[in-house]
Amino acid sequence: MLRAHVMLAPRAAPGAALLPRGPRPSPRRRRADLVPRGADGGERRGARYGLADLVALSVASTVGSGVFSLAGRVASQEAGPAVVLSLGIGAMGCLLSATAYAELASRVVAAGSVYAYAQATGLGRSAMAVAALCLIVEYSWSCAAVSVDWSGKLLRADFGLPFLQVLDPAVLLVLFCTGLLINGTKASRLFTNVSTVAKVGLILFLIATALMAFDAKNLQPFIPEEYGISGILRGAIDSFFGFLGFDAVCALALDTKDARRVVPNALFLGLFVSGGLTCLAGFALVSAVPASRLDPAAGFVSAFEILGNDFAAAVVTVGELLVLPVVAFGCLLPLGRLLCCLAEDGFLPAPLARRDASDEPLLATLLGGAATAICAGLVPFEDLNDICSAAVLSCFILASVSAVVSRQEGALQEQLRGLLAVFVPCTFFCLLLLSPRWTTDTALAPMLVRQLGGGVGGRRRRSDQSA
Ligand SMILES: NC(=[NH2+])NCCC[C@H](N)C(=O)O
Repeated sequence: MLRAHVMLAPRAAPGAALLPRGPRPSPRRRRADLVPRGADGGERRGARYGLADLVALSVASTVGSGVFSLAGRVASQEAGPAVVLSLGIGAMGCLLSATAYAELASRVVAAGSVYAYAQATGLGRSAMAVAALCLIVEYSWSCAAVSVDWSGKLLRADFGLPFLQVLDPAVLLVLFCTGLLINGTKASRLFTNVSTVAKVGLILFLIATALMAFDAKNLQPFIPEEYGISGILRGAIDSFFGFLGFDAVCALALDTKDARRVVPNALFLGLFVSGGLTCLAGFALVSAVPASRLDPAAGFVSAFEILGNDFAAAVVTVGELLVLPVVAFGCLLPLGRLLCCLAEDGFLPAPLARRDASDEPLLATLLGGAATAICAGLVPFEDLNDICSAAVLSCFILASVSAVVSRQEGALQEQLRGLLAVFVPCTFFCLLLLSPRWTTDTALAPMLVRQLGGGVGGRRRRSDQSA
């Protein structure tokens, strides 16, 4: 049985006017909180996360391939020095979605992110199910994608570790993250904060080193003729993935002190830090060497090799391997909380709602970690990446729809809810069925079967693909 997890806004009287009569409500008026039922609308006892922790988590789960892979690839293949504009547009797109998340996070204190927002605004069970599915895919598959990417880099660095011939590093990384989560908030918070500081330090190092080789000639022409505006826009689409992950903080609302104020602030602050660092890194990269000479697969490493700075190239190679695991961790952290929330609402078996003595969703975390490890071990990088991006976009759209619905009142809100309750799931399933992924030979089910038979050979091929 579905148990309502949040209190829904009051329903309008039947036959009420489409728009409320009388003076229009002031847009500046503070909107009512949507209160989770049974949790008196606030955080849990012993809420442990503060603004600094959430900003660290946001930066931890967002900054990654945008700096280390995408900036170089977009600069060398799509936009030249105008990669800065591509990155800026990608960041702007995420910032717009972040406003919807922030508005909802200031009214709903729940662990389910978009799922809880769809529920609180009364979009109905089908829209909630779509939101839950997209979030599970987003968290789990993006963790798997980041782990597979990291594993490819580790295998290429070839440290001569014999056990990596037998055990898939991507699976090991997911299991490591799951272990950390099971260990409790203290270990997770320490790992996130230390890794974030190290990551920011590494990025500042590579920005400073690249800027020391600044040459204005490298920025001319700023928009190469062969790429033009369309290249910049293509680059913006590609760099979008580099800014995803900022919404992880929404899943920690119940664990946060003064969540209605802190979570929205963390969303914006985290995105400003991540977006600022990524755009600055893109600028430093193309101002240090001509974009056309960059190796699309090796970004900063190739730039430092061209400059003859082998020390900086080695620091980036090793540093990247050390700081990327926290991106995978940041994707996995919200998954257990979401599964637990779904179990509380009756969408998943009740035992998954159980929490341990320190209030952590132990079983849900274990299940999420195990399923993600299987994905990381079996599914090719391209499939993970594409499906994950589609899921994230669906979540962004749902967050925006929820924000718009939550602003309406009375009969108009009712009508919008009714319309969207049908429209959202229908559109989602039409898109899913029409997706070429299900109709070509790369369809998911046969591909999983192929991979199951592929063994270690398949793993090696995947690592090469992620290069
Ligand atoms: N929740 C997510 N979609 N996480 C994916 C984060 C990926 C991260 N922005 C990176 O560039 O590596």
